[in-house]
Amino acid sequence: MALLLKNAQVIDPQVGLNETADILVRDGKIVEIGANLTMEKGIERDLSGKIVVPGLVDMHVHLREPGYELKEDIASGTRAAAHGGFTAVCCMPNTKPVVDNALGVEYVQARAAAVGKCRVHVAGACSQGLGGETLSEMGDMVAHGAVAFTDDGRGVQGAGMMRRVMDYAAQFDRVVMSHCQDEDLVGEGQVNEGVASTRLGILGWPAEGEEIQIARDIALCRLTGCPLHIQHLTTARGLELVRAAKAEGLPVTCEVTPHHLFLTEDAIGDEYNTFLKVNPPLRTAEDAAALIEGVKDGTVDAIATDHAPHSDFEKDREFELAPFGMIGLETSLSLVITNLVAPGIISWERAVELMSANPRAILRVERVALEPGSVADLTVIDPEAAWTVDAADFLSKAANSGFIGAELTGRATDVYVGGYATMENGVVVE
Ligand SMILES: NC(=O)N[C@@H](CC(=O)O)C(=O)O
Ligand SMILES: [Zn+2]
Ligand SMILES: [Zn+2]
Repeated sequence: MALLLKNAQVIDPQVGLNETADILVRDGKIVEIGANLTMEKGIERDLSGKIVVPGLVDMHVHLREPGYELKEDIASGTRAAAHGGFTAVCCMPNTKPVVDNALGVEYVQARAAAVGKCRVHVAGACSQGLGGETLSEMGDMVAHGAVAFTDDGRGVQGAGMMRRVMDYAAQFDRVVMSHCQDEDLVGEGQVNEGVASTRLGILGWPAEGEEIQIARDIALCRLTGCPLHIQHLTTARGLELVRAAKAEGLPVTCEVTPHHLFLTEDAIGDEYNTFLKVNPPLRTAEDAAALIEGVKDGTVDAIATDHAPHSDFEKDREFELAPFGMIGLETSLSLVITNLVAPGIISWERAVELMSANPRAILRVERVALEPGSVADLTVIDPEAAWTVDAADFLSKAANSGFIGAELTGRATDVYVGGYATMENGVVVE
């Protein structure tokens, strides 16, 4: 099958491309990019006014299947991903049961192949049951396709345990992705310790509870040589630690979420909106400003959503009792365009690095670029589309977004995975 995408602005910093051109796709691969391309027969689309980039990847997503299908499942979560412009996600192992062996990896892959609307890369747990005590079956999971390891939802508490995890993962050239949280220090903390915890009268979750593990894991990266990726980094000092590690030449990368970039602890007004209860918590305006600097200067490698769906009845309770987490797949790209690209804080090229090229490199999955021979995973963006975030439009089963009512500009309109449309004109293809 042939597909000809005409007259789009094609942007890909991996190949130094930013121009108006046509893209010819055949049998799932890009065969040619250039001016005035033609084909004998196939599907032709005029994309004048649109931007085409290598398919977006969200490297931190909770699809909740198996076990928590009430919150989300692989069908609904990958539809939300396609709706948000993503061609691939990496899903976290904190399911029920935890994905800590080959069977779990195979299950998620099989469901994704059967009902998924995007590629699903599976992250396996570091420890059995996320217990932090016994190594998971990491080697077996690698043999069955796990791309990375994390105990996301919890920090690995013991430094010796984390060292063994990293020693082991290094043998397979897999990255260890770290949710940094010292449980003894953080305790029952609910919101950032400081103004928010004082004003709301809620237990604080101090920045140091995150920074201690960032510092520890960087030290263990130095010790083991294992690639380390800091998940959902939220503090200015944490970012400084990553900046220093990179300057030293250590294989350390990090991601930030749209909610930690564009919301602060002040957003939790007097309504105790539980949609804003996330782990790690929303931090200060100074932290958010530092993260944006990191996005600009390259210290931040990826923007990932930590899409963490929860049902309304779970979030509709006292702040202390509500679960941590916010969805993000369907607002991430638009938030980045509206808050970073449109005001000129970052270029489109930088956005492509953060949301497409770098996540693939960190996860060690096949490169996708706007060049002949590359698999045709493509995201088409209307940079002018204006819309208001409305929970009724979400394809996720959950509505726990901190951005409901936000007025955004720029949105994915079409998505192709291996040359096949998963979204066309804003509608996810069934
Ligand atoms: N981020 C969250 O607030 N929640 C995540 C767990 C996690 O990413 O640590 C979840 O699984 O709900
Ligand atoms: Zn986490
Ligand atoms: Zn997470």
